[in-house]
Amino acid sequence: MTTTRGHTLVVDSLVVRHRRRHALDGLSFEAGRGVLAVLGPNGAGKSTLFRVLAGLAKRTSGVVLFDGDDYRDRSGLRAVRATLGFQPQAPVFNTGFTVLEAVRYAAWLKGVGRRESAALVDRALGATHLTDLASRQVRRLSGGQQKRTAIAQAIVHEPHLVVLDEPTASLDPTERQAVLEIISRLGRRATVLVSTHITSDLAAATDVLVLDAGRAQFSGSKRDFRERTHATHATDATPATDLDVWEAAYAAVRGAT
Ligand SMILES: Nc1ncnc2c1ncn2[C@@H]1O[C@H](COP(=O)(O)OP(=O)(O)OP(=O)(O)O)[C@@H](O)[C@H]1O
Repeated sequence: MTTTRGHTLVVDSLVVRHRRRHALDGLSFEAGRGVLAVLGPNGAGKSTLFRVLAGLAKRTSGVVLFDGDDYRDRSGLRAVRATLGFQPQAPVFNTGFTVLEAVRYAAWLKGVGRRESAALVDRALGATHLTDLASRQVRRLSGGQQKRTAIAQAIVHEPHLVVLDEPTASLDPTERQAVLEIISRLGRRATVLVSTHITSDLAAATDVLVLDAGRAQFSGSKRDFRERTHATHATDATPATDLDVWEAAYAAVRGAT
């Protein structure tokens, strides 16, 4: 679906088993430059997928490639790690740090040299609208500002693969909108995966993956996802908002299996 857009992620027949339980059960999809919204209920396997992509969780079987680098090879994994940005579901901060120190520290962890660090940190703070808060301690920030700090940490080394686990969870509508705009802009230069329970987050997406019980119920462009509503809306005379359409598509996709 997206292989022509560069920075290609290929996931093929991915299985992650915890004892007898399958967190991922033969998952296959592709993603390229843009924003892939990974939608699914609690326990669908979103965090497990993201932890595999971040190199933090073990695959039981299956293939993961990013720009041809294979996660099964030590050198492949090393290459992906260098160009990967990950925001975990519950980011861990040294809350005594200022925002500037937190982002600078993330750059250092990613091996960014002292010479480039200042410019990259400035750019990450700008991209996440944190420049004015740079000297504020992380512990004094709102939830939304902390989420943006975590995103700034994830993108400071300008990764080509960006994995954001529920970046909009528990944000108020204004902060949610701000984070969606940041994500949308990131998708112009990187392959960005964003997990969510909320269909309104599709505003920032170019592509959609619907997960349930560790399998893909839908994988394709947002336009193709919208097409899934046609049957549902044949009897619906009132024009639907984007959100209505996405909700209907999600219901149609989930009812289809
Ligand atoms: N370390 C683990 N040990 C045992 N089972 C696990 C482990 N991690 C995940 N699971 C199970 O795998 C399944 C997928 O979990 P996962 O956290 O990936 O789902 P999720 O879609 O991210 O859910 P949520 O939206 O609640 O974060 C669940 O049934 C979960 O209980």
